[in-house]
Amino acid sequence: MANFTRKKAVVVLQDGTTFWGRSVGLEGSSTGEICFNTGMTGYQEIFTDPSYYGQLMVTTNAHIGNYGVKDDEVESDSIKIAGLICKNFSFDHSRVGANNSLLKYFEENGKLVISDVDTRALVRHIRSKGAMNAIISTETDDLEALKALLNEVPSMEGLELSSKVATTEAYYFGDENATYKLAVLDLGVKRNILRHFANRGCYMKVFPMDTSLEEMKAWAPDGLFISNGPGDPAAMQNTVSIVNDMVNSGYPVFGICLGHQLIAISQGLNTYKMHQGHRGINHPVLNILTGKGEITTQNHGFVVSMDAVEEHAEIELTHRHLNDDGVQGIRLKNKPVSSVQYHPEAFPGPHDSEYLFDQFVEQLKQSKS
Ligand SMILES: NC(=O)CC[C@H](N)C(=O)O
Repeated sequence: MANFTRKKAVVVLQDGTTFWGRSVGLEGSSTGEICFNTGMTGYQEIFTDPSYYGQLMVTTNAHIGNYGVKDDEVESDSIKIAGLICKNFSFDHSRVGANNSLLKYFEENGKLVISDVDTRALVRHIRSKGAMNAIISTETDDLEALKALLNEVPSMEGLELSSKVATTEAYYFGDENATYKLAVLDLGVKRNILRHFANRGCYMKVFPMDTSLEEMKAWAPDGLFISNGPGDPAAMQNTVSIVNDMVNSGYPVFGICLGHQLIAISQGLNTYKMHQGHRGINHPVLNILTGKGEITTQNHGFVVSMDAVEEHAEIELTHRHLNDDGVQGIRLKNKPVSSVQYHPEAFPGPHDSEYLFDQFVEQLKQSKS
């Protein structure tokens, strides 16, 4: 479909900067924190990742939609981003196995897309100015009205968002005759994390985020997992107290991303909002314990502060980011507890870090025997 048949659309940033594009699909306006993902592939997995709830996503890949969507390549049951901003949106797709077009997928999910935006300039702008809120609109070019709406949007800092995406009822995942039982505290879990554990002999019960350790123990698990999720970990004091109980339970505990941040906070460490988050599939991380590098998938806007980690008597730094030296993994010195900031489950992304699932399942094996 040629551009001239599509309506004008606009991105207005909190600092007043505007970028123009074209409407794709549904009409409307949407707000959120603007962020960008540099991955060259895996758009469906990114759009359905619950950790992106409340964020407007700018994709830097040149083409979005060209391979359609496929039912089983989801990280949750729906699109979780607040809206998509891209350069070239493909109205046609070509792929054996695709069940749907990306256009229809966004329409069915009631989410906005705008294309033909100068995403290189937009990304350079938000990269240098830092994370901020934005509004996208395909229905009005009244910038003052859009700015007024934008002013009502709360900052990501201080927002608890897991309750918007986490399950409210416990459910099971995997084969009930599997070797290990793993209790998952759901803060917005990506499905590929559950798939990785299921492939390694784990049967999981995924618990709502307000579940106490006692309730998890009543299911007689062999270990505990704390999931990824959206929002600011510092705004989750109730969850921190559950996580603290989990850390002190004696069970093997593993946490990914938000789960990692909450384990850190439960041990008295701090998190802070990054100038610009890490979102992509080529982030280099050093495993300090082995000296090996790994290329990782990342999606985080908050990070654990390094100073306190280095001074902490009980915590050992296990992974660090090779671009900005940030904390990427920790373990407790005297407890079977470890966590990483990045996404070893990938989807999308490289498989370098899958060994972390093997290591945790080995811990489950040891604690069971
Ligand atoms: N993927 C995640 O779990 C993200 C954690 C947290 N919401 C952050 O942005 O840092």
